[in-house]
Amino acid sequence: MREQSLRRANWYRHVLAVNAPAALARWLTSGGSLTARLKGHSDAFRVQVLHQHAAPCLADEAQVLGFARATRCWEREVLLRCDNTPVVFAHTVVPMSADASDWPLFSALGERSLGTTLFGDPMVLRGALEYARLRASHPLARRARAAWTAEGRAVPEEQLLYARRCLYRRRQGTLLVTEVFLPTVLKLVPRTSNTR
Ligand SMILES: C=C(O[C@@H]1C=C(C(=O)O)C=C[C@H]1O)C(=O)O
Repeated sequence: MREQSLRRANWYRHVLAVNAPAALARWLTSGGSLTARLKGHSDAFRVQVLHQHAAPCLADEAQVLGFARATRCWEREVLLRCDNTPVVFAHTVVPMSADASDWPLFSALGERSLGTTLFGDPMVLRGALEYARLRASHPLARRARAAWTAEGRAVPEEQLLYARRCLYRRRQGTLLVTEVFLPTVLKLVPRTSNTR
């Protein structure tokens, strides 16, 4: 039972529950598309696709997706980069039961941002944001660290990582996006020229 709990996070509807530093809480609670906000804080924004493949959803995603246990889904993981610095590790899962008409652009996204297909589509319903502080043992903390370390950046285990997640619906489909904010996001400065 203890092993299982180490792989889960406590997810809260109120950002105050995760006690994040104020500057990070502002990123966690930012409305609208994260892509658009990051573009407003960089001269060059990029979505680096780490992988997009079939994989079991995480233990603490199953219930949100309506499953009794971890179930195979389409999984997409990316690093969002501002001026080539990774600032967000994003993990998205879509149940295999979804058909192409639910998320018509998801499978062929490539390095286009998922956000550009979600925001602006009147058929997409966005759920409430939830927030968590991830233990080092949480699978998404491990993966975010691994992607970040691959950059040659040493990431101390005690570095707390904060995340948010949001459930999107379109037609009969659901899509769960989780964004893990790397500490580098705190170094971003708004660009007055291209702030959207
Ligand atoms: C949901 C958004 O899309 C972003 C882009 C993602 C991707 O391309 O996989 C995943 C999560 C988001 O950070 C957004 O921009 O708000």
